[in-house]
Amino acid sequence: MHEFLKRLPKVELHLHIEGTLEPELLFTLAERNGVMLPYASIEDVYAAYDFSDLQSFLDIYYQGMSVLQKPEDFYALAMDYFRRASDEGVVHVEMHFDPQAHISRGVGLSTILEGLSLARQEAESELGLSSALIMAFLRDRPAAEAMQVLESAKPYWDILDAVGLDSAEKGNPPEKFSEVFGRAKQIGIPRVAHAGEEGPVDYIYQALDLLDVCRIDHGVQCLQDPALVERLRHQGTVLTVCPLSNVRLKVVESMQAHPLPQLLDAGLVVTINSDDPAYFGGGMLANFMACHQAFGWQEAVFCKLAANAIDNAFMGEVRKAQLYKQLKKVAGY
Ligand SMILES: Nc1ncnc2[nH]cnc12
Ligand SMILES: [Zn+2]
Repeated sequence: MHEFLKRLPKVELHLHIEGTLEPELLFTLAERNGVMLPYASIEDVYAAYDFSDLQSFLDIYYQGMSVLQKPEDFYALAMDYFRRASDEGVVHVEMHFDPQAHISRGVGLSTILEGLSLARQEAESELGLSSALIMAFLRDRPAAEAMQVLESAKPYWDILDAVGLDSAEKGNPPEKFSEVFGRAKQIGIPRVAHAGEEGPVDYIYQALDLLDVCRIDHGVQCLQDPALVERLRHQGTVLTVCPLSNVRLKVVESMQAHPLPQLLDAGLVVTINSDDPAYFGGGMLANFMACHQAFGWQEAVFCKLAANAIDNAFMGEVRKAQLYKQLKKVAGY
């Protein structure tokens, strides 16, 4: 199964590029930029990655970003990830980035996007890996700040495939960002949002009704509300589920206890994603393998999941057709 899952053309719809920062690169960039880290060794870093919930992860995740200062740092971050992803059969990546986490440290949008854009171009030409860009707003920061970031991103609006909403969910409902997402819609930028990761089902309703999102990131809590499940099924709203993330952040007790089989049985459009692979024990292949081991899923299920991701990607029709061709070859139909 490992061989098959590696060959399967995998499309990743839910990835935070800052969450791909592996400890080795963290140390390299810290030294290059003269940043003091609270870790003496790589073992120390992994020991710190013992999370009790989303917030305990976010504290460490934002601290790690302090080493990202110049365009070449963002380039190295993304290029390192694209190489690893390509090696495990990922063909397209839709990456969130968190501008506010950088702007607040004096690192501007132009610095971030110069590095990320160069890496995206190189990934396309050297690895045949396509990508999309999702500018995420930090929901635990004021909505006015998010609006400012959106307006200041005007020179880059045409390279943004979507805006997103992430960071600490509880106590930060989507409705707080109604105006910001309304403005994004007016500009013509598609919208996605994290909802129902740790937070209540009401946040999923709000993301749909008030933010008019086309995808729900995570959304695993929807099963608590049969009417919501029926709505998501009827609308065909995709959920970008991140199983290893959910285990590591204690959203679920174990892979065996993960509700993915119920989500599929309910007829929902599910995709498998890695969220923050450097922090949660692996990328797309590790997440797919963990599902095989926990649920006994066989090839046909994984082909369906891969197809769901292609169908719901911010990707042109020509690229979609290319990836479907690859998928059919691997699936043998
Ligand atoms: N799993 C997650 N949930 C919310 N915000 C995030 N930012 C990075 N990873 C996240
Ligand atoms: Zn996420």
